[in-house]
Amino acid sequence: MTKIAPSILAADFSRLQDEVERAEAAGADFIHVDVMDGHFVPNITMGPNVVEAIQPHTSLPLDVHLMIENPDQYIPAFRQAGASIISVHAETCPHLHRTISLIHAEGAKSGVVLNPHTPVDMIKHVIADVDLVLLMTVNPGFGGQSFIPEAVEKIREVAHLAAEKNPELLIEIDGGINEETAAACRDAGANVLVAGSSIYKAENMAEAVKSIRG
Ligand SMILES: O=C(CO)[C@H](O)[C@H](O)COP(=O)(O)O
Ligand SMILES: [Co+2]
Repeated sequence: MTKIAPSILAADFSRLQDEVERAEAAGADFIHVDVMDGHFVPNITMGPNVVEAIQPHTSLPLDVHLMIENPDQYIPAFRQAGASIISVHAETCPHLHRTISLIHAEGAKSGVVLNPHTPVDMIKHVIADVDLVLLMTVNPGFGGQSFIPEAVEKIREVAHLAAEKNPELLIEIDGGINEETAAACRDAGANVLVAGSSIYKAENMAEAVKSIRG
């Protein structure tokens, strides 16, 4: 069954405990945490202290999406704060295999993320070593953007590679996911869908989770 990862980027930051509890009660599988540094992406969001603050209020794995330069410097702090899955952008990691090894050495599951224009070839030689591949379907930096349909072809490419090299791979999609775009992603082989606006702004969160899951 497709897993759903609500992004707290779209939550009310003044009530994060409630917002995390609300997502869990609505049937979410992961809590997605968007970390932005104002360098790799043109926005600044949250650090390990926010992960530490929400962790006691949910039993769901915290799926931490690092949109930061030099992620190796911060991976131990995010793990100590309670991250279960730590994903890094391939575009920020000149020594990607070393960074993946560091995530595993810290005891977390590892993910590697690709921007919409970055070819799948870039991760061909690490796909067997990671737990998750995250494909961006918007340019990272902000919630509430429109889905880039060209990225769907990359989901098929990753699913094809995964069948050959890593059948347990989580294939996660992030950006502009709603009921319609979710269906195209699921059909192409995605098995984890991140959704911020369409879940946190929904009138009925449980219904939104259900319809995105399909
Ligand atoms: O990584 C992200 C942005 O860089 C967010 O996870 C993503 O944009 C989710 O928000 P929405 O569902 O509103 O597009
Ligand atoms: Co994200």
